[in-house]
Amino acid sequence: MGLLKRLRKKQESQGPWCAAVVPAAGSSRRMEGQDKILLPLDDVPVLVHTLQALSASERIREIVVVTREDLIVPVGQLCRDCGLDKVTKVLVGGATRADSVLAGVEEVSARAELIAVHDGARPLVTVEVIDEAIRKAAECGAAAPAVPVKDTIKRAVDGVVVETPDRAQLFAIQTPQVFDSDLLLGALHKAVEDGAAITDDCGAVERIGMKVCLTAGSYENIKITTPADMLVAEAILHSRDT
Ligand SMILES: Nc1ccn([C@@H]2O[C@H](COP(=O)(O)OP(=O)(O)OP(=O)(O)O)[C@@H](O)[C@H]2O)c(=O)n1
Ligand SMILES: C[C@](O)(CO)[C@H](O)COP(=O)(O)O
Repeated sequence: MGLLKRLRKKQESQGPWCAAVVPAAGSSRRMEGQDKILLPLDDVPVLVHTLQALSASERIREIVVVTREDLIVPVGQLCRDCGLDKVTKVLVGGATRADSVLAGVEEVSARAELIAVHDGARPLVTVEVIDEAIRKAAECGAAAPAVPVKDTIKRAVDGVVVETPDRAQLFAIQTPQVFDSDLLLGALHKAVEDGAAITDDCGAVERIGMKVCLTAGSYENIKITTPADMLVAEAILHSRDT
């Protein structure tokens, strides 16, 4: 079999063309003055761990990073220095997470069948979690990893509990959140135009009536949000080394 045929067969075996969009343009307000995206985790910046994990998935053909204006140059240099060849663009983000994600989706939507949106602040995701979400999204159009919540969750108003939802029906949703490319582009445009207060990308497609399928997440796929998360992340990394 000729080289071209082998390459095409390999590409077909990897399934639909999936691009990753990595929102990394936040302000790290909950990090007590540290910028979490470039914080060293075992001497490697958080964002580099994230991009290495995404690059390890054969299903992800391309990665677009969306970051703050002041980080465009250093992030681009980091990608080159670390050999992150799947990163094709580093774009400027927006005021909200949805704005930032939309900037990345607009960049790749014309050439990607599926788009995996993964937080730059989730450096410990594994290829297994990534590939299962992509596989499921190829099947149902929208999928995201989740884990059952461990604590009992209360809904409260003005400091008074008003509801205790059934814990069996509660899941902490993670990323990568993976979608049909056209679906996500349209849903995000509408959410941003409507000024919808969505905190994840599933929220954008849910609000237009799309069902989102859950896949297996991992309690190790944490989001770096507060300083304590860095301690947990270091411990998880060291446990993997051993
Ligand atoms: N306008 C924004 C806000 C957030 N993000 C990204 O979305 C991911 C999840 O957001 P979060 O953890 O809330 O990051 P921050 O917004 O930086 O955190 P904080 O809310 O504490 O400021 C992060 O990788 C963050 O960089 C983004 O790209 N653009
Ligand atoms: C997308 C997300 O990671 C799913 O849990 C989460 O909603 C991001 O929230 P943030 O406030 O933007 O960190």
